[in-house]
Order: sequence, then C-alpha cells, then structure tokens
Amino acid sequence: MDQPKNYAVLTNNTSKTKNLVHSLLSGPLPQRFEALENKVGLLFSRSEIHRFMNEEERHDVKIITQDTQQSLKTMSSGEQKKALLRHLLSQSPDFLVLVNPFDNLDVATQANLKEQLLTISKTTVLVQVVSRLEDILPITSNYFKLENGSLKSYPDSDSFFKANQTTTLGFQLPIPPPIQDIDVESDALVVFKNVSVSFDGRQVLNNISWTIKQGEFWQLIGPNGSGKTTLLSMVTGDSHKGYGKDLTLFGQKKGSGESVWDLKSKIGYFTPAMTDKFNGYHSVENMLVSGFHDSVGLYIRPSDHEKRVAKEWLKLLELEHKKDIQFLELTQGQKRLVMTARAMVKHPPLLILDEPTAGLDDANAALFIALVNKISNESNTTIVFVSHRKEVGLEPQFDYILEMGESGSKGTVK
Ligand SMILES: Nc1ncnc2c1ncn2[C@@H]1O[C@H](COP(=O)(O)OP(=O)(O)OP(=O)(O)O)[C@@H](O)[C@H]1O
Repeated sequence: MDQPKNYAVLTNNTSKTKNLVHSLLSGPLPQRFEALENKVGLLFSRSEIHRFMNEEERHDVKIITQDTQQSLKTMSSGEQKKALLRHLLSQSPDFLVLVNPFDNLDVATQANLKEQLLTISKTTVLVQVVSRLEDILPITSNYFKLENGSLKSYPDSDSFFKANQTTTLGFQLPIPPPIQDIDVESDALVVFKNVSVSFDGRQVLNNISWTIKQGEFWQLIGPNGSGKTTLLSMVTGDSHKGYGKDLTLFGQKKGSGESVWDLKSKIGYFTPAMTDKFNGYHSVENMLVSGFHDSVGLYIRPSDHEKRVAKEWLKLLELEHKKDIQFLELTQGQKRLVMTARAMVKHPPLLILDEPTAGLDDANAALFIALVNKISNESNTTIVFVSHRKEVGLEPQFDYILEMGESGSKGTVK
C-alpha cells in the first residue's frame, strides 16, 4: 500500500485556525484537501482534552480515562495526551487533525509521541496544524501556510522552509519602574527543605530542597508528570499540600497564619490557561492596570498614576495604539505580552511564568523570550520560568531540574 499523503499547515496569530479545523473535520474541505472527501477525521488538540475534561467532570463519567482511577484533570499533560490519542485510535479514523501536538510535552515524551505518530502515519493520514516549524514531521508531503484565514500552498519542503524562517527584533524602551516598592522580610523568597508530596499513596516529589533568592532568574525543567505544577502551586497557595511541610515563603513559615491574599500580593503569575478561558470584556489598558489589584480584569476605577504606568508598558510593548480596544481582540501573542506586563506592573518580588510560550509561533515565542530576558536584566524581580522546551534565547541564571524516580522526583540545581 502507498504511504498516504500527510499535510502540514503552519499557523500564526492571524491564522483563524479554528475555522480551518472545522472545515477539515466537517466540510466544506479547503482546496487541495480533496483527498479527505467522505473520510472520517478526528481531532487531537488541547481543546479536545478540555472538552473531555469538562464532560467527564460534569457527568461524572469516564470517557477517555476508562483504564485508570485517576481523573483527566489531575493527569499531567503527557498523560492526558496519551489518553486522548488512545481514545481516538480506538475509533480507527481515516485521518487525524493534530493541532500543536507537541506543546506542553517534555523532550522524551515529545520523542515518544513523534515515533508513535510516524507509525500511525503509515495507515492514517495526518494533518498537522502547527505554529512551530520544528514540530513538523519528516513524513510531510504537502505544505501550507495559513494567514488571515487563507491557505497558501508550497510546491515542496525547501520552498516552504525557506519562506517561513523568522527573525525577531527585541524591545527598545526600558521597563517602567513600579509605583511603590514591595518589601520582603527575607532575601530568600522561597525555601523548600526536604519537601515530599504524595497523591493517593504515590510519592510525586521526593525530598525537594530549593532556595530561590531575590533577583534570581530560574528555569524549572522536568518531564511531564514530574511535579512542576504541584511544586509551584504550593508557592502560589493553590494547593494545600504545602501545609505541614518545611516551606518558607517570603520569610514566613508556611502555615503560620499568612493569608493567601498576602501571598498573592507578592507574586506575579501567568499561565496561558488564564487567557484561554478568559472571556470578560475589559480594555487592554484596564487589563494591564488590574495587575496592581491582583485581579484578572479591572473592577474598580484606575488611578491616573496606574494609567500612566500602563501607558508606559504598552509603549514598551509597541501596543499603545491598542490601549482602548477589548483585550479579547488581541492576537494570542499580544495577549501573552500584555498578561506578562500585567503580572509585572507592580514589580512583584516573584514572577512565575508557567509554560508561557506554549502554542505561540516561532516569531511570537522569540518576542516573548526577549521580554522575559529584559525583565530579568532591568528589574529586581525573581523569575521562575517553567517550560519543557529549552527555549532558544532564554537566559536563565540557574536551572532547577526535576528527575523522576521510583519514589518521586528529585531536584538538582544546574
Ligand atoms: N490532585 C491530584 N490527584 C492525584 N494525582 C495528582 C493530582 N495532582 C497531580 N497529580 C499527579 O502528580 C504527578 C505530577 O503532576 P504535575 O501536574 O505536578 O506534573 P507536571 O510536571 O506539572 O506535569 P506537566 O508538565 O505535564 O504539566 C502526575 O503524575 C499527576 O498525575
């Protein structure tokens, strides 16, 4: 049997990917995809994982996690993707539409999935819809780019790759200073001492000792399921697992009566899920100002001073002309820049960025990295940047690496 054709569509922030995915799966098919006519296609994407997550939760049923006790929600990204792929393949589709399949996956899990997809491609057509050139599989035969909703096709891989290499410029203006400094009692902002965490009797973190000091720039790296989110949620106060552990935050022992709000006031936080699910109506300026009030979206009147600082940030991001439009109207890359500026406006002692470049195209990822490097160079804020990808161009001082073992992950500093 001939190997089926495999397609790759490179997307960027203007692409209108949803429309393309819809017409691939439900018609009318775009030109040059006629081979998929009357074929059954299924979707492999983060949005599908979220859809199943909602369904499993709302109806208290197990759809794609039937072979395990654990809920889809509490699984790591790698575990979730594995479960979805297994579920899709059990239905023997003619083709799979894969939207950024390698996002949120560590190197080993990516390699594993890549191998699996190469095998699947021998019998099932793959339509890869990806925002990173490096994610495109070598079995691709038909190349496209989706821009402003229209598809451009390329005669061969050479012309495709040549036409789509990107170069990015950085930001020119300096980081605006804070309105007032936030005092912290100790130079050591976060101190984990021999902290172990288990879920349902299974140890996930094993004797973690990690000290994060003022002004440092860390990258937290670890495979899917190694406990990165678990570790950070003890810092942000989103997990009760920190109680009863030897954990000191901003000079105060965890569980010594600190309020979650007090904690949140010292932390700037951004993860793409914050904007993926956000659908409130707020102007870009108000979204930025809301960082002064530890809310996502502004529910009070901004002061003149706050507006002035917001304006300076928007100037730096070269988005000043967008200040009065709805935040929802921004492109994905612009939203991430604004949300990072939002997290940073008050110059919090600690800025946590959890997989902030997932889903961005190469050019926007590079721009985002340039902003983070700039924040690190021009402020006294400590940065913890979580990512599976060794981000090209990111300049952390230290890596904290989680390595999984039989009795949970151990951490090392590099
Ligand atoms: N509430 C929970 N109940 C049961 N197991 C959990 C819970 N939260 C996390 N886990 C498990 O703990 C392990 C670590 O999960 P965590 O989400 O912290 O990993 P991660 O390194 O952030 O993964 P990823 O990079 O894929 O997001 C996983 O095996 C996960 O299934």
